[in-house]
Amino acid sequence: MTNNEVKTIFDRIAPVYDRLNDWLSLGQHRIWKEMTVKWSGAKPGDTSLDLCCGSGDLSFVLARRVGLTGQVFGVDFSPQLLEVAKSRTQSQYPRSPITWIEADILNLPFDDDRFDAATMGYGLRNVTSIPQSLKELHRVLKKGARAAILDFHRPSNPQMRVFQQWYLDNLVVPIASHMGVKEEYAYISPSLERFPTGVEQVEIGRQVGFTSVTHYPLMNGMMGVLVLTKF
Ligand SMILES: C/C(=C\Cc1cc(O)c2ccccc2c1O)CCC[C@H](C)CCC[C@H](C)CCCC(C)C
Ligand SMILES: C[S@@+](CC[C@H](N)C(=O)[O-])C[C@H]1O[C@@H](n2cnc3c(N)ncnc32)[C@H](O)[C@@H]1O
Repeated sequence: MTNNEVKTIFDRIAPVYDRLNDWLSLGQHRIWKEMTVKWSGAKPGDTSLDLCCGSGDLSFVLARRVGLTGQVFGVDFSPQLLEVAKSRTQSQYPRSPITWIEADILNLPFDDDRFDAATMGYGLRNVTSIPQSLKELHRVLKKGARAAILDFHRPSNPQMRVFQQWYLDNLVVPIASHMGVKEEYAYISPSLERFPTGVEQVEIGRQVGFTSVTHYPLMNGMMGVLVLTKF
């Protein structure tokens, strides 16, 4: 997949993205996102970063955490999903401290050592270079700062694996098909097949310079959060 093909997928699904995530995860993705922000260590007054922010779910949770004395930068390369995020900001009160930036996370438009905390939700599996995305993340974090990265994961338990594949093939793709975005949702399964396991993600994190790296399985290993600290 090229960057442009990935961007096209997310631009196309933008109008139905939030609704489908709520339906297909039975609302559970909101809990996984809350946990991710907690694990990022973001606190009041922090300058925080949400990579591959899409329609902004994690950015809004970060904004609540850092409060009005903090700042959130949501970065994504899909103009259509960023439009959804911006439209959601308008309904926030008090005003969210969020700046939306259209950019490629493989080449972040920020100086070194800028952020106190960072998140990424369902972005790592979609980037064209995982090492480059983590290198950029490492570069822009301050020393001592933490990042938490949420994504799908292939469970090691064979029964959970069969259940996950069944769920994707028999619920996710048919419901997405009903909404006119079958091909886009059919892409989740092969992208997950190629995605490094938690153990492999930890190794890549170490290779790019993070000293403390742990992968936490969620939902019996069907999802996972990679937590990385820069020292
Ligand atoms: C918020 C979620 C996924 C975001 C997401 C990520 C992608 O890479 C995509 C690629 C292409 C199209 C869409 C997406 C996309 O939406 C996670 C929740 C949504 C999932 C589709 C639900 C998957 C659920 C688990 C496999 C099983 C959970 C079972 C439980 C009983 C709820
Ligand atoms: C599945 S969505 C996740 C959106 C949001 N974080 C969430 O959890 O709902 C993946 C996002 O990654 C973005 N993305 C993928 N590769 C990117 C890149 N190289 N630079 C910026 N955004 C990218 C896509 O545009 C899309 O919005």
